[in-house]
Amino acid sequence: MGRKAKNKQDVPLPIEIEKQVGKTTAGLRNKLSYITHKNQKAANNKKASGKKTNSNTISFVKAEDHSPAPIKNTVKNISQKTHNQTIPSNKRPASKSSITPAKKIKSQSWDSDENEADQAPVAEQSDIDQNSSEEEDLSDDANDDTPDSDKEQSNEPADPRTQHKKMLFDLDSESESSQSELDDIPDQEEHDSDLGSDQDDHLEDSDEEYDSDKVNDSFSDSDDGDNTIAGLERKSERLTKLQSIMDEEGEKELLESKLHMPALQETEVFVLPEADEIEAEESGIKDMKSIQVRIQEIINVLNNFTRLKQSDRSRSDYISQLQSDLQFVYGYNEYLLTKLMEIFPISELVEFLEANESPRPITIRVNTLKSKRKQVAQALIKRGVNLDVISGKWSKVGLTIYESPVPIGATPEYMSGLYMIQSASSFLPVLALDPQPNERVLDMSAAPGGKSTYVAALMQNSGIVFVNDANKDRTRALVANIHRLGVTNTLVSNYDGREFPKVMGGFDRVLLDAPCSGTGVISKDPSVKTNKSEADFVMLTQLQKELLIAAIDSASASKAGIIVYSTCSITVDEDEAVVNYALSKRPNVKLVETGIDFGKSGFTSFRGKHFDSSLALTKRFYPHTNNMDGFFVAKFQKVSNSKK
Ligand SMILES: C[S@@+](CC[C@H](N)C(=O)[O-])C[C@H]1O[C@@H](n2cnc3c(N)ncnc32)[C@H](O)[C@@H]1O
Repeated sequence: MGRKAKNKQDVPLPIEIEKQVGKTTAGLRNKLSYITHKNQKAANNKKASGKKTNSNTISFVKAEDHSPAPIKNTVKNISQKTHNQTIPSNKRPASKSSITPAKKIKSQSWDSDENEADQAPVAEQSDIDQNSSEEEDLSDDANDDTPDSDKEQSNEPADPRTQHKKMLFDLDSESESSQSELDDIPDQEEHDSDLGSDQDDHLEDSDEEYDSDKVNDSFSDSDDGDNTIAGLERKSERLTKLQSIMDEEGEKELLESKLHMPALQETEVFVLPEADEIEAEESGIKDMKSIQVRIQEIINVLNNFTRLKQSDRSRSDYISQLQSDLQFVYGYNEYLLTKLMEIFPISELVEFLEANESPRPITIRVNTLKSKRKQVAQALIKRGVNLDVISGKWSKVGLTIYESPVPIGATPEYMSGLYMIQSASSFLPVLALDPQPNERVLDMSAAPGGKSTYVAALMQNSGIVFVNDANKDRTRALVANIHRLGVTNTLVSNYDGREFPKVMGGFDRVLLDAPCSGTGVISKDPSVKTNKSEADFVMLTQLQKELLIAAIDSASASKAGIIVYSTCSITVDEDEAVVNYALSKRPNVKLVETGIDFGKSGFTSFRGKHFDSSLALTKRFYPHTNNMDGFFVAKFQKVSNSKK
């Protein structure tokens, strides 16, 4: 697993944070079990003397009444969360926490208010009725869904990177399971009851972890003498009081430990494992948690390379170990992980991988052909749905669904076409396309129709939208959605998009939401991690290039036609490289601004390849920065008919 040597290290690793938290609370936990143990002993003594006792019952019911989160439970949950970080997606529940490089954890974790916006309050009925700013968000804005950068300070959606710190330290949220944890204690005590005085000694020693005169006051040995029901009740009350004191102290200490992480601490420096150690590891059972710790250690070394590297090791030694560990922890094949490592700096890569382990928020698009956002929101809230307007204010028709007691794809509102379940990032190509009423628009690969029906809505069912898809089966879903949403300005076709220019042309706007590898939607389809080979990428990128050329050729030059190319993939091969290819093959188009004022600019160079500088106008969206599916959007305008 890598040996350790003593050294100075200035960056606390998450594992050390866990240790600190654990240390802070260990004494409290021991104290609690010591008290329970004593209480149990008293009850047993009573039992042995033939008198009825209900000390445990009284004591635990009281604890529930006062509802403090038991420290034992808190500790357990912190370590579970940390452990969850180490379990691959297929073996664990969706995790919101992240393996974040030590530096990031340090800078993000101590500022407790930082991500309040991310924990957006869920809209209640009263919010919509009474809150004026909410009123504005849910106002009659149906057809005005273009981003308005002048009005907004920032349209940037919530950054999920700020969310994990709350997960690491939000102890309050753990209180739910407090009673079940309390219920466990008597059993444990029974098992422990054969422990003799050594155990007591150990527990007494552990008191040194915290100073509690109050504890001694409450639990002097003389307490054991009064084992009448009234006496036990009094004791139980004191236990409850004690527990809340410990909670308070624990929380205070936790807070202090968060705020006063030492800048420099004596820790052990990481040493890369030797080849024989790796061999032994490969042939045995790998320990997920140790490998996750090693990932963090390597990232830490890479971030402080000159100071922390071993003299006989190169950067590539660390990187290749890191790659192998990331593949193991997150379950990607080598080919895809290599591709991703080329896109992101190491720390950001881990954020991206971690974001793929949890789902993005469910979002719906209100169908403005039939309703308004405010009405749909109110109807769903009446059904008990917790929702809010899409964060970032860049959409006026989107709602985020936090919780729903009913399947969101089976409500009467859904059935009657008032909304479409649609990922937030899939709104973006349509916003970039910016279709206008009475235009002639082509959606070249349209099924199942999320974007086509949005296009139709923005055109208010006027003009005509040719909705095409090469896959006949998928056009059935497309047709069903068109009917459900009350779209009446579409014509469905079933061509290979590459043939479309031979069928017809002269479109005002063409949308090519291309078939792709899906590397932006891994949280929805984790099979992408392993089922894409180099051959798939070669085949896909060829198809994408041909489709984009056909899309460009289908647009009208005389009307300065617009072409939007989008994918739900973040690989440069499928995005910038395809766009750059089209620019080189079709000088009659130029890239223009997408009109979306968040997301990252596309690459203008990548691994030694230089793209046209206008690629900076394209946009990339990532799950870890935008809390939406990964997406790429490029917007072209046709400037002449000449293909040369
Ligand atoms: C990313 S999906 C489109 C999603 C759709 N735009 C939406 O928003 O619901 C890509 C689509 O491309 C279609 N497709 C694949 N090859 C095609 C081709 N040669 N011509 C046209 N469509 C194709 C697939 O059947 C698939 O439905």
